[in-house]
Amino acid sequence: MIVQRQLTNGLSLSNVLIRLGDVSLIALTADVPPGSVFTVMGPSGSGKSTLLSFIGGFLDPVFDAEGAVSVDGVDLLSLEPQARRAGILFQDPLLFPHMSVGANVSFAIPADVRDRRLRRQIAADILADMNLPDFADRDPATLSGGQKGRVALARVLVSRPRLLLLDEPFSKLDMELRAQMRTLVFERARTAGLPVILVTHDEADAEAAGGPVHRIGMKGAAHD
Ligand SMILES: Nc1ncnc2c1ncn2[C@@H]1O[C@H](COP(=O)(O)OP(=O)(O)OP(=O)(O)O)[C@@H](O)[C@H]1O
Repeated sequence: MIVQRQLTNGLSLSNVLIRLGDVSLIALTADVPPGSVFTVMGPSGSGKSTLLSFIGGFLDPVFDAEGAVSVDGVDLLSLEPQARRAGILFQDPLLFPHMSVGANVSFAIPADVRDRRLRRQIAADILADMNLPDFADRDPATLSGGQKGRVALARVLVSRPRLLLLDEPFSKLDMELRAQMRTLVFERARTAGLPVILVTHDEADAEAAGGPVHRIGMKGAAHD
């Protein structure tokens, strides 16, 4: 088994309020069951990435934030960012340029998997699952945009995340690749039982996600 199914009750966001000065950017209560996608839509600057930073544990102190965030009863906000185990995909795949594709993936495998051969095997298996067999020794710079995106997904999946946070990871891909990548990400999240928060300004992303959509406005007036 490449990626262990996570036994969670999903993600719970309770009375999350994020403000920047007098402006309320996010006001949100939501339950995201395992394997399902909760989409947050809004224009540029409306606070989408800020919400993900808050959940992931790297919110800039310029923001005021309150509320509760838990996965399977674990209070994420009380944990250090690393311990929250939020798998994040950004617009840019952010692969380490000085490492091979295989090393980029195996780097993310938790340290309790000590056997080096097993680590290499896990990386090779997930790359094959991403339709990138025999890519382990490649230099990331030689990959196409879609291939880099799949390496980034492989890296997130082997890290044993509790949840996935997607910050417009499809937006740089052309339409066909975009649809393929969306399907792949949502399908793997479902298989692994991971709750997903997707932020986007693209209606097609929200439609493909299939779950509830929370819309936030330009002026920061959050509403359902
Ligand atoms: N460190 C910061 N200091 C001050 N303001 C900030 C800081 N980071 C973000 N902001 C502001 O907070 C608001 C929300 O930013 P955020 O990046 O969450 O928007 P977004 O909806 O993700 O936008 P985009 O779609 O362009 O990525 C914006 O008005 C932005 O200018």
